[in-house]
Amino acid sequence: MRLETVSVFGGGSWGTALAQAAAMAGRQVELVLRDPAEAEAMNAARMNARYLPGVILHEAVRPTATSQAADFVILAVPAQATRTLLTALPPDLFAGKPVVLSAKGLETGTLLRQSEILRDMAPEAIPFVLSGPSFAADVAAGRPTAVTLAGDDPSDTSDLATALAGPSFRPYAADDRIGVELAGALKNVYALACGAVEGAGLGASARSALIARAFAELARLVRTLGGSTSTLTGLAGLGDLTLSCTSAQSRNYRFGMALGAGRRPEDITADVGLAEGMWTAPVARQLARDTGVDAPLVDAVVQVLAGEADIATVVAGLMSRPLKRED
Ligand SMILES: NC(=O)C1=CN([C@@H]2O[C@H](COP(=O)(O)OP(=O)(O)OC[C@H]3O[C@@H](n4cnc5c(N)ncnc54)[C@H](O)[C@@H]3O)[C@@H](O)[C@H]2O)C=CC1
Ligand SMILES: O=C(CO)COP(=O)(O)O
Repeated sequence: MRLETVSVFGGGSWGTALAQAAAMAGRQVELVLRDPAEAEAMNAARMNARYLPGVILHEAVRPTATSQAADFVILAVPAQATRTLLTALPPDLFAGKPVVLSAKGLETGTLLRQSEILRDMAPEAIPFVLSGPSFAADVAAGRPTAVTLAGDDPSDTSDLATALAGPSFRPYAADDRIGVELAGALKNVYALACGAVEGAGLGASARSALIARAFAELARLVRTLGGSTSTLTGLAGLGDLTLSCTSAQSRNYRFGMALGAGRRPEDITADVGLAEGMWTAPVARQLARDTGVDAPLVDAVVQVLAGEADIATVVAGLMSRPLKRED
């Protein structure tokens, strides 16, 4: 498999960070933005001033609005925008090529994972999913980061991991695409919940209890929806759950903090930016209901986001559930 050149779609924080990582790994990178003026400005400034201020673009990163064919592709737009992006691109850009899906979210309406959207829109692409504890600012600044890269063919996945690995970016190859995608999407919902616990001043003990019960709920969902629970002890599971559920660097966590402090969701987005958990929570609730999985934490987040209950009410509800064995 030739893996010298890569097109990264999405000129936000994660697309830019992954473009930097690929360049540091020795790849020639085009960073594809939808707006030609923004691509030109980024090229001139050699910086993504809006999403990653202060990070000088690597010389191997070329911002552009017109994509050339590359050896492989990385998609890094928000989860709800992946289908729109793929609709606008010619399918031959992807045919027979590795496509790395890096958004962490489930699609509203269809309930689909990112690689299922790709299968719908570009069935001849070869899907890989990348997830794990990795803030864009850390990756772009070259701070040590490790992620999971899952694909169906072990040898191709190892080759792709090698093509993306640099001195500070370490992808571990894996094969459980379903588990990796679900863990990445759902941790955003649990990060909202943990942020809300902090915002409401409920204490560090409550937050740790929540992380542990979130992990158990995640395991039930992953097991039922076809993933492997062993994935959850890895970077995409435990790694990302603990990062996003404890750090105010996470937008989902910050969104939750504001919710916990009593602000309304519609007022928070302007300050925090993208919080994928907001979109994924209702999808996860539907998936849990459809498959008969008990998911009280996902339910609680949906209720708070929808304004159906305040934090105090959902916490009282969770605390008064019948006592049970811890499994
Ligand atoms: N920022 C981070 O630290 C990380 C983000 N991610 C994931 O990456 C995905 C993208 O997030 P960010 O880059 O952080 O968001 P962002 O808000 O920083 O940037 C989103 C970018 O997508 C572009 N975009 C939106 N709709 C588009 C469309 N239809 N066509 C082309 N471009 C479009 C926007 O113009 C913007 O440049 C999310 O699913 C997020 O969970 C994953 C790991 C780390
Ligand atoms: O996925 C991330 C870290 O692994 C980024 O988290 P946020 O989207 O909550 O900022």
